Amino acid sequence: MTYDLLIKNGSVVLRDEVTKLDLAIKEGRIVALGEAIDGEAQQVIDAEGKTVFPGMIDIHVHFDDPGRTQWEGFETGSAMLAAGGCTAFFDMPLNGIPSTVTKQAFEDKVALGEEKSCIDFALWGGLVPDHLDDLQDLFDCGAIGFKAFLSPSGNAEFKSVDDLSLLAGMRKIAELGGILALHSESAPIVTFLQQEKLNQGRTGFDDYAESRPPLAEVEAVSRALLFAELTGCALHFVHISTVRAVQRIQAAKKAGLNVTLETCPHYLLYNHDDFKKLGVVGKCAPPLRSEAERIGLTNQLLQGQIDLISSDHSPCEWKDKDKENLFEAWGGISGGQFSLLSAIEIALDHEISLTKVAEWTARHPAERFGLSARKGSIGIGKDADLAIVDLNQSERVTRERLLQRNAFSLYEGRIFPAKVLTTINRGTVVYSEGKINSSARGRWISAKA
Ligand SMILES: NC(=O)NC(NC(N)=O)C(=O)[O-]
Ligand SMILES: [Zn+2]
Ligand SMILES: [Zn+2]
Repeated sequence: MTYDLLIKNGSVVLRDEVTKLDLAIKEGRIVALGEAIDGEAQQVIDAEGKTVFPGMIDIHVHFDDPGRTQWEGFETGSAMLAAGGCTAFFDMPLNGIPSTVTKQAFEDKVALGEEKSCIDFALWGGLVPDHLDDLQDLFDCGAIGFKAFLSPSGNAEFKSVDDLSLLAGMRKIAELGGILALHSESAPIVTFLQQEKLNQGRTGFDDYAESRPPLAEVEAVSRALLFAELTGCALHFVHISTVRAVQRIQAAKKAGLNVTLETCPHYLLYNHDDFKKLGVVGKCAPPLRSEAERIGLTNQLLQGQIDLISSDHSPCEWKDKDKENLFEAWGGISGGQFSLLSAIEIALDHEISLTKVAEWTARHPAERFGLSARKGSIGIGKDADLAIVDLNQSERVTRERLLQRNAFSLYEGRIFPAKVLTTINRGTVVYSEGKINSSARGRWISAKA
């Protein structure tokens, strides 16, 4: 047989082991996996000494397209992810204009993504108070899940849910058999503490962090879990940042609730002191936490209590970040290019198997969102979505290396202990040696497919 692509001699990250194998690819799929594959191929990549991961599926990014492409957009956003070893992403329903809360907005966004994204993608639909009647349509369109905010989103166009609309939304999503992703910080706690700080004229780094304490996350998570028990709605908690919230979610899972959680690299690699040192590039919600919390969360990840890692890449222009008053600066980390490298750094630091990296970044995301027949792992018949990584080279993050629209990042200056060399989406080389293949096009992934 003549293959389209043959990847030889790489250390391949499988489900339970990392082993030296050749990979043969035809028509976008892996068709053979073995110790020495013979045969013609249109293209051969020698991956001797390199590690082949399943491409990361980043289930949480904000690409702001259409409407705020000065912040990001599908083109730069997907290129940035591809440079980081991602082969698929799920775009959040807010920060673009309009928000993805209607059938029309959803369909328009699918068309834009197919035109501009260089890797595969799925779309979240929004659960907001004035669009409860659109949930059915969004589900029918193929939304990968729904997203709601329990506290103000920082974006006037995307309203947070009050308890009544949350319950009604959960009831409907349970009936549809969908998944609801929640930004879980308590609106009353955050609003109350923020007002206290503003009344005192206190707007610095400590003040911002103190206005969103761990308890705000714990309260919101606890309430949502009780609502899920009441309604039977499946939940996914995004960007969880505290040990106590992980414990509550795990307890609910043990009790039989259909619930998962993610954390993000910034909560695992940075703390509140880094926020003060590095400045407003580290502003996010929930905020970067204490060192004790960071260590605790990392231990929970290593113990298998955190299902997956996402970037929560939420960019903006520098002028939106550049504020003296920390409450006025845009909340969001621009770091989507470095999630896979962050996960690799954590695995190497703690001397655990690289199979764990693949579990956090690819297999669990695919399993949770029903994509594992085609994506999330390396095996015969699967889409050839791959990241070839060199563990013998480091990656120093400089502005010139950033492919996102606005070149500033919390990760600037960091040295990762590995480097992404090549990213392959359904058999097509999308990124190699610092360059994007500008003719590569991703496909929209419908939840219904
Ligand atoms: N409007 C946002 O994009 N917010 C995001 N901002 C963060 N995390 O700081 C988020 O995911 O909540
Ligand atoms: Zn959020
Ligand atoms: Zn987000």
